[in-house]
Amino acid sequence: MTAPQGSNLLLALVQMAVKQNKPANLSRCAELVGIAAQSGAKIVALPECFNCPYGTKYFSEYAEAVPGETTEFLSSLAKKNQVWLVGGSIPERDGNKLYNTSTVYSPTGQLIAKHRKIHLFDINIPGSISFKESETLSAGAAFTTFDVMGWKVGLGICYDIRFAELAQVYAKLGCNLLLYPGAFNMTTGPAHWELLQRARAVDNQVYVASISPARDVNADYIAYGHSLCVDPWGCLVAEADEDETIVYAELDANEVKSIRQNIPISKQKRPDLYQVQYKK
Ligand SMILES: O=C(O)CCC(=O)C(=O)O
Repeated sequence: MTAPQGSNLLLALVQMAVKQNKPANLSRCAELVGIAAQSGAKIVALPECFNCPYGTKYFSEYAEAVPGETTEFLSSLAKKNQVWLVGGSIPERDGNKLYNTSTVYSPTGQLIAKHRKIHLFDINIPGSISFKESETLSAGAAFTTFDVMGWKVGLGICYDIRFAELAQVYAKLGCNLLLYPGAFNMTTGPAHWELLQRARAVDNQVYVASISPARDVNADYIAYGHSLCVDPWGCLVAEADEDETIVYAELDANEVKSIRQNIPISKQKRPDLYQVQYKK
């Protein structure tokens, strides 16, 4: 897809096709990030598990330390292309624990944020899908925000989006953009993927974007695709279909400001009756 010009902040969502081959994933990633940067994107975001097929049986085999091979690769890719790079996620090994971890780089290649998925994806929908990340992964325990060209970004990974409180904490911390690398599936994707993003966007008056791998119908876990970006009014600004592609979203800081002014819900909350608290 061609990038729109004249953006306030141009965000690229790289919906790459992830294979069972780490070197091939890294080299495809380098090509796609190069295309996004050439198209004018200032911030480029990759999918959940971009170097590894999504599935508990793959996490240990593909896991790496941070810093490690993949994160060094991401750092040099950010620098080479002069972009802010949100490195989707990778399985991270730390001692005898594994995490689902996202790292973020500045255009100088500096690591500026690291998020370990806080809410592990353990679900069982009889006859449809059962998944238990906690069989192999441990949960993170920290919020993750970073600054990009006047924007404050809150980071979550996939299932993290189902927890309204996390987005509310990020809004309280001053975020105006939330990013969720994610890989919903063919059951929960059509039902909830867009709905959750629009809900988080309208409730918190922020931009929300999610980045999925492309759909591979032969994979053990079939990702829904449909990477998308929603504005604070709840409208779709960009949406991919299921194939490998890059979609672009122009983020307008004035849009956030005016919606917050026009419907000032953050000032109209009733802390005398309820409050979202964060503990760390
Ligand atoms: O919440 C969902 O339906 C999907 C979550 C997921 O796939 C994940 O957390 O990786």
